[in-house]
Amino acid sequence: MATSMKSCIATVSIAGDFREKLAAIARAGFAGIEIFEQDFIAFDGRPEDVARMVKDHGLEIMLFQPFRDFEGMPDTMRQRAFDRAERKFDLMNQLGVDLMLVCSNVSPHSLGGIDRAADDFAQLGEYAAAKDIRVGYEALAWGRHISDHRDAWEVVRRADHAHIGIILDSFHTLGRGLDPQSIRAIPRDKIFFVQLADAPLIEMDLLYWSRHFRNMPGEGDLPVQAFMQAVAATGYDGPLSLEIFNDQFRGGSPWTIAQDGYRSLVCLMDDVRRAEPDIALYAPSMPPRIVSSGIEFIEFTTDTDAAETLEQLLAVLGFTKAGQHVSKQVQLWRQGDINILINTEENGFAHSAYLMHGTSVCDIGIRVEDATATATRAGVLGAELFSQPSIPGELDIPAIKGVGGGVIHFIDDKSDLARLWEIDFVQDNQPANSGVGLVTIDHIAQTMKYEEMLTWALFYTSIFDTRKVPMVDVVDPAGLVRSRAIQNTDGSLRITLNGAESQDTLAGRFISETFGSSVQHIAFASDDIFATAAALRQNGFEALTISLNYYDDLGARFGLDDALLDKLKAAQILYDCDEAGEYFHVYGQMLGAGMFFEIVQRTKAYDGYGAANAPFRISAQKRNWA
Ligand SMILES: O=C(O)c1ccc(O)c(O)c1
Ligand SMILES: [Mg+2]
Repeated sequence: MATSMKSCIATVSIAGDFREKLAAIARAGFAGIEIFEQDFIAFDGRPEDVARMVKDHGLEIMLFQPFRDFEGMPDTMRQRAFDRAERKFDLMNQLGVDLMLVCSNVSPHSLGGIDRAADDFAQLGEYAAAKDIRVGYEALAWGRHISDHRDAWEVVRRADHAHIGIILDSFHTLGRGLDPQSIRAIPRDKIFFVQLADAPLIEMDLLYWSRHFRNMPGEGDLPVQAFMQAVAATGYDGPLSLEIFNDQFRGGSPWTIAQDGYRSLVCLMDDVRRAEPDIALYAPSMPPRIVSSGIEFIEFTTDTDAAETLEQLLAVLGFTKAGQHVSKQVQLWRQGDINILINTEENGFAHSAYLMHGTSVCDIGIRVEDATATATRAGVLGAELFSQPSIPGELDIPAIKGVGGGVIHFIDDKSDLARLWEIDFVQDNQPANSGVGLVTIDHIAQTMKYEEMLTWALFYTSIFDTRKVPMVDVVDPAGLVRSRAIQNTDGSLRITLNGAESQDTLAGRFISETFGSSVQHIAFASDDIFATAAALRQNGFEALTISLNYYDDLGARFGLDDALLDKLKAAQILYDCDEAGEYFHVYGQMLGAGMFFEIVQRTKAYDGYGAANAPFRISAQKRNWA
């Protein structure tokens, strides 16, 4: 029995040349690779060189694939198929890999018949045994005669040869909508290899979907966990391999994709173990997904001059300076349950972030039940732990690096962290101003390149007990921005991810001008947006001006009465509603490279983000912004 997870990834899943792929795969923590024949053919070196390179990276070649169009060939073509296979067996011996994947035949020449295919495999088993090789049969979802793992299993069962087994691939089973439960009946020693892939649910041709849109388990919509539970129930303890054909991944960063892969695999196995507690599984142990109750603080990094602008704005928004860090140049501003930190240190992480991105959010504090357990789970999932020297008496707050390079701290109630503001801060005695009625952080919006959205979503959903809301398209006059929210059940933690495809969109400009800063806007919640708007006006707040056409349309779309429309218009408040409730939101002016604040009020169970209003907000921002 294996004592550790045999984690594996196909070389096709990762961008780069062969060397870059291996380096990224090894660094991410995988034990082995599936070598795709194409990658070998493209590589300019002998099989022995490949074998040595793989070994030098501490990896093992666990599978050679694919061998195509083998079974069911008419008599005149049959011998040719065996000859081809033998040539590849010799190559495999040189590469030092003993398992070959044969995918089901797609050739128009091929003939059907379970017994004919079984005879071919029984014969192939003999050739393979002579060369110490085992062969696994995989049903491609678009195979000409065999396209279902149950039929592939029947072929393997009838072939009845020790060197012939089945290879299961979650995409082919789940992509065709087949119930994975039938896998439970396959004897474990006949499952030679397991490939895992997810995919977003999009109606399209199976082959095209498989070759271009697969993604890591948990990144798509297929029930990969149910598939893996069925595999685990057989007692299978062989390699678990990610075979991800994805256009974006092919052009992505080898290291990021490899790291996402490892994270998704470890997270999947953790989910499987929790769902099937009676099955012994070899996967790293870690605390369950972390339940968060929201954002405890948001920290800006800036310099002394720019800090003044930020402080003025916070004051206009109704915040009061409430404290000063005991040893660092960090100010605490507060309103309701919202804590904003302004860091003007001239060294340390915040300062490096300032030098890189300018005035920006460098740190987010997330409230959890157990901060240490959170850092442990994140660490097992491959996140980089973060710590910075603190002076005696100050708290050492568990933290990690987020995907974009910012820091995430974890605050809990069960330790001294509950007294963070008393211990690390000297409280200001000046009385709080009455504020404008902002009570909590409703959401933060992070911007990234479109290609990075899956990475970000996986990061949050694997660490925190959250779900992804379906993607929405936001039209910016300069291009499309995709937006997807990650949120927890009670809505206390909401992070929206905005993926920019073009540099000219507001989102695209923000990431290019800040060199990849991520938090583009912060939305504060009010319990009474009209009262808040009035108080803001008193403070000299300038709301983003929305077009009059917008309000005309609003009246038509929702049949709002004129009195409400007038109130919305007067305060430049945008409006949305659905069966669950209403959403009122108003925006401030843009700062520097395109950061802004939003103030929102949700009524009843409204759970969205006013996506329908985004194009009008963006147009207004573009008009208002030089
Ligand atoms: O798309 C293909 O042809 C292909 C080849 C080999 C596999 O293991 C697979 O799942 C798909
Ligand atoms: Mg496959």
